[in-house]
Amino acid sequence: MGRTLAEKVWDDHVVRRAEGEPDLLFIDLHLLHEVTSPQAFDGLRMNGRPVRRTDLTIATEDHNTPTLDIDKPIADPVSRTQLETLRKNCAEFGVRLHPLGDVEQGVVHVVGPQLGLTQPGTTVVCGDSHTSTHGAFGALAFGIGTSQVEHVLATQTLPLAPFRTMAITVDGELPGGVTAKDLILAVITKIGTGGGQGYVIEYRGSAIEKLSMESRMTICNMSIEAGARAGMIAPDQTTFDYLEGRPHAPQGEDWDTAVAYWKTLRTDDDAVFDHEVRIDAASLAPFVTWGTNPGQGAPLSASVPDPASFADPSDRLAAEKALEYMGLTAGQPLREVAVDTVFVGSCTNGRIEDLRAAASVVRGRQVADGVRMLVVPGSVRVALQAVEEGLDKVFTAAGAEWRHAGCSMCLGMNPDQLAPGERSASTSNRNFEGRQGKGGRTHLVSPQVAAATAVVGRLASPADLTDATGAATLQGV
Ligand SMILES: CC(C)[C@H](C(=O)O)[C@@H](O)C(=O)O
Ligand code: SF4
Repeated sequence: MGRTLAEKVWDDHVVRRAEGEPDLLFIDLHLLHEVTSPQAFDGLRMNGRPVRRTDLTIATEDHNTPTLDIDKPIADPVSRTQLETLRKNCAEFGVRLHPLGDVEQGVVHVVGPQLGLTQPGTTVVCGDSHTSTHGAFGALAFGIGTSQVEHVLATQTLPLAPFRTMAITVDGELPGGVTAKDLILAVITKIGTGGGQGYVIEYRGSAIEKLSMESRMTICNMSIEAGARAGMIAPDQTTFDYLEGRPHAPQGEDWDTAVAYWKTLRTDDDAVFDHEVRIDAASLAPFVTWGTNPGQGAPLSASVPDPASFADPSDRLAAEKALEYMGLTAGQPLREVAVDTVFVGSCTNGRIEDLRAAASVVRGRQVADGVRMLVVPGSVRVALQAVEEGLDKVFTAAGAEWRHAGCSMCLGMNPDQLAPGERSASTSNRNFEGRQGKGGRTHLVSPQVAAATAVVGRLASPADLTDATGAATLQGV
């Protein structure tokens, strides 16, 4: 019987298989950041073990880093300790680190791909749930816990429980103004935050094939929000074009050999998935979340749902609680929800394509009075590219704040936070209670919707904006 893409990558990495035991897999790339690595290094130290493959291990600073005044000492003692600990550990164990201030610094899931470290057919792990991002290249990429981080540091292998396979096939054309973020939010609303549990999801179909690498990363990034172990997209010419010439991509003859192998990384025609979901791209629209998990979403044109409309009692209860926390009432049109803050950034939507999209919406316009808009590139390289294109100027001219790269307001581990009761439209991936600061209320949106929301002051899409003549713009629905 044929094999799926995920099964092929898995099989190519098994270093030990024994009856009744999980397979032991070789890990090609281990990414580290300051939050989940300290105890793992402590474990190595206690056992007198080195890092087995420093050449396959790389660290960056992202979660605790400030996005302003990065040349000043870090004020928050917890963040300072986290960063100092990572620096000390990397120096002691010989691990390559891109610290704050380095040109390769940034959110770990932005840095790996842009360096060409993330490649098709590889196994990638990181002590971070959004490692699923790297699956966009046809890599099998998992988030792991700190004890597993220690295991990989020590052995470059990992015992892994078997997974089930799911295909999410998206065919057809995405309507104008509908992005990868809208697509994945719609998928999660459809299958639920537990819908992917135990599965490696492969996204396929004509609508997926047309997406850029940045958009594919947005989709795979949020697989974890559907509970999946990983998300993958088969590598194709778009993937190869993105990778060619990047610092760690194979070169010369090695490139040709690699591409020949990568081309075999497609699910066989006769392979069978354990579960299949089909979506018509043409049926999708700009999507926003109204609740406190990424599965509580709806089209922007809809209203806040009535909890009584949920058939499942636990969904009903979750909706009731979410509306209370979010300060929303059933039946309220989503377009009438006013925000205080707009955040464009994160490993979901902090790449150059995302910044271009947001800039194209705010160009020549002004952020609404009383709204704060933060634009935070996912990495220093993204920032440099954006500056080269003049995007930073577009944002600042519109009244937005242009910040230094990092996780920033994606989560409250650094100074960029919402105040209690404040509401944001955010291009990040989690809208959990307190995620962006204690009492903060988060609506997950695409970069285009974020930018239009900043201009209008209420949840909006570019189509809600008018140009100087009062005509609706052509930027999409
Ligand atoms: C801090 C880290 C462990 C966490 C994760 O695993 O994803 C963070 O990146 C997040 O997005 O919530
Ligand atoms: S940007 Fe957000 S989701 Fe991504 S690694 Fe940082 S905190 Fe996690």
